[in-house]
This record gives sequence, C-alpha cells and structure tokens, in this order.
Amino acid sequence: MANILIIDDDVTFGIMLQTLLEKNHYKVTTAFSPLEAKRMIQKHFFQVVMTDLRMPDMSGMELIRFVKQQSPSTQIVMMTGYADIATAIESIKQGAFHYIPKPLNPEEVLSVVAEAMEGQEQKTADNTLGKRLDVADYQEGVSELAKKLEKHIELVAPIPMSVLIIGESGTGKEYVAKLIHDKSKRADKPFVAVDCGAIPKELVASEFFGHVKGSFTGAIADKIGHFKAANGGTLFLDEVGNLSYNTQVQLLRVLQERLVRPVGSNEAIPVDVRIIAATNENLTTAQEKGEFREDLYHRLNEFQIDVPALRERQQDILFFARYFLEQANHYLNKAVEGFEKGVERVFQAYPWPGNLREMKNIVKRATLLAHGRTITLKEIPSELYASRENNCFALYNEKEEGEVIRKALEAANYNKSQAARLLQIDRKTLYNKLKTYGIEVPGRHKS
Ligand SMILES: Nc1ncnc2c1ncn2[C@@H]1O[C@H](COP(=O)(O)OP(=O)(O)OP(=O)(O)O)[C@@H](O)[C@H]1O
Repeated sequence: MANILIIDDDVTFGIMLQTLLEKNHYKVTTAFSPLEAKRMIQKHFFQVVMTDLRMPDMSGMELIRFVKQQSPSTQIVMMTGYADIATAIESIKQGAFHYIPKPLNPEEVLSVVAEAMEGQEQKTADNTLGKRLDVADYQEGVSELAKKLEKHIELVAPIPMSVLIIGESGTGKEYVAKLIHDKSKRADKPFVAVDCGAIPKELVASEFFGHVKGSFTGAIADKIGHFKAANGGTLFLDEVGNLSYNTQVQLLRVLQERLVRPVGSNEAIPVDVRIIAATNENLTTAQEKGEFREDLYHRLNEFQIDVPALRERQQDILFFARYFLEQANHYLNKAVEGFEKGVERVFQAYPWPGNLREMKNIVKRATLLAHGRTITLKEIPSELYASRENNCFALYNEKEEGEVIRKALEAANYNKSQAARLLQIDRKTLYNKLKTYGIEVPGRHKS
C-alpha cells in the first residue's frame, strides 16, 4: 500500500489530513515536527512526503533538501497558505514539484496525491536502466483496426527496417515502438527513447552524437550520445517532425554512413541502430513546405504504421475504459466494479482528442473520486458531455425527444436530476416533458 508521511506542527490539521487520506486507502504516518520527520525518513521509505513550509526548529525548505538527499525518488508535496507563494516557488526549485494551497480542498488533495504517486512510480521506473515503459501493460484492443495494428507490428518487428509510426497524441505510439523492439532480435539490447521536441537547439548534436570533455563551455566530461547508448538496439525518435533542418541533415548522414562523430572529436564511431520514428503531424505537408527533408522521410519510412485514434475504433472504447479502471483500482487500492450506463454512453459519444492518455487520466481520477461500486456521471468531467457535439443526450427534434428522454432516464438509473443534467435541461423542464410525452418513471433501480 502507498506510504505517505505528513509533516505539520498543527496537530489538528495533520490528523484531519491523515483521516482524509486513510479513508481513501492510503497508509499514512504523521510527524508533528521536522526533527521527528527526519528520524522517520532515515528509517522508512515513503513514496510521498507532504510538508508544511513554516515550522519551528527547521524550515520546510531545509526539510525538502534533506528528503531529496536521503530518498531521491520520494515525491514532495508542500502545503502552504497564499502568503507563502514566493517560498512555494523557491521550494519547487529545491525539488518539491507538487503544491497544495491551504486551506485544503479534499478533492484537490486527493488529485495532487494521486499525481505525486504517479510521479514516484515514473521516477522509480526511470531509474531502472532507462526502462520507461512496461509493455506488460500493453493491451491490443478488440476492434478491426486494433487487429490490423497488431498484424503490422508482428510483421515488421523481426525485419530490420526503419519504421515510421503515425498517430494523434496519446494513441500509444511509444508503446507500439517499444513493442516492436521487444519482438525484434534486438530485444535484449537497449531501447532509447528521445523526445525530439524537447532538446534545446544548441545541444542537439551533443545529445545525439555525444561530445568530448572541453569541446564547449559546460562540457565538463565526455558524454555518450543517444546513438552510442542505443548501439545494437533501437533508437526511438518521438515527435520527429520537430527536428530542425540542420539536425535532419546530420541525422541522415549518420543513417547513411552508420558512423557518429562526437562533438569535438575527429574519431568516427561505428553504430548499429534500428530507427523507429513517430509523429503526430503530417510529414508530407511539412515536406511540401520545405520543413522536412524528403530523403530523410524515405529513410525513416521504410515501413509505415498508422495508430488509429480512439474515436475511430468504437469497439475499443469500453474495452480500454474497463482496462484502465482495473489498472486504477490496482494502483489506488480500490475495488470499483464498473461504469454506470450513462457514463458508458458518454464515453462512446465523446471524441477523445487526447486518446488513450486522456482516457487513462479521466478513469483514474474518477476511480479516485468514486464512493460507490460504480463510476457515475458525477465523477467524470462535465466537459465530456457538455458541448452540443458531444452530448449524446441532446434534444434535437421533437419527433425523437421522447425517445432520447427515455434513454437518458435509463442511463441515469431513473434519477431525474441526473437525467436532467444529461439532457442539459432543468428539472422543471424535464417534469413538463415527462407529462407531455406521458413517460412514467419507475422507482429507482439499485446500482
Ligand atoms: N495499447 C495500450 N495499452 C494500454 N495502455 C496504453 C496503450 N497505448 C497507450 N496506452 C497508455 O496511453 C499513454 C500514452 O501512450 P504513449 O505515450 O505511447 O502515446 P503517444 O502516442 O506516444 O503520445 P505522444 O504523441 O503524446 O507522444 C501511455 O502512458 C499508456 O498508459
């Protein structure tokens, strides 16, 4: 079970927070002074430390430095009042990435703690030999498009071809890349993922090809670039469309010669790397505009894999929602059994612009907030069904109104307030419409 340490000299506050977190199945320890906290941190491992910033004996800031030294993967959440914003910014610089303003709002506390837990897991994962993804979490899906995707992965994985993965943000492109690597002959060699959009322009060459000590200001030691780090294995170039024209030229040369020259060195080092690139933009248009080199495009695109958007594979929507619920239950130590009918309908009608990543986050948050056995509309953001395009319960024309109202009532388990919310009308209007269409509402079903 997740282990949290609360540090606050305000005893009532500390206990109140402890009660809230324990009710939500976290294991919580409370320290009422920084010195007591230090002793505990030396003896036990905490995934998350939540600390006040103003305490006697030692400042919260000093404590944050101590936690970072003792236990680098522990996530720190600071809790402070409005007047302390400047200190909060300073503590972010020291390594406390999560912040909850006082007075506390329970929903916000739970959401920040869940986020911190996720950060902790990610940090631990990052520290294990660069393993960023656990493909044991990978799910195929059940739609025709999902099956086609699987077939393409199986087909290309063992063949030494460059692969270009195309798909919207959050569709799982990095997962697909890792899966291809894992199913290839290079599986026991490194898989190095590089976010091409995140590298500062001045450092691109050194990041990709490495540098020798003293080759530029700040080069205080030799550095192995991504190509050498991935030698024998796979180099995954995410957001490849973000590479500058100059870097594209350098990259193409390396792919042709299979040699890299670290910055500041005359030596050419042979490298054997399979390239898998991904993009969520149309590289053909980028080529037409002269922003992406055609020769590099063809080099990267020896085999193309299209990862479909979630909205294009309707049959997968509830499949993934249930899978992410199972994952969230496990992660948050909860036992939510499923989704209310209304939620399922909303999920099926929503266009999911952020794809699987967005769904995973929404389901995780809803699982955290759920009180009963199922996830209800109250636990999902209203944006999912608020706009006219997304609202599967919108009252478009009189002919179908009665039918839509019946469906909304059924989806809301015959709770009239909830049905009114789905239909985006007030309760009074709903009552009038029930009369007009002669709709009888049975007693509420127990969910
Ligand atoms: N097939 C899958 N099975 C289970 N979870 C998945 C799957 N595909 C994606 N996910 C989840 O969705 C999240 C986003 O996936 P990923 O980072 O691979 O997407 P992406 O397309 O590379 O995103 P971006 O374009 O923003 O880089 C992952 O963290 C993972 O949890």
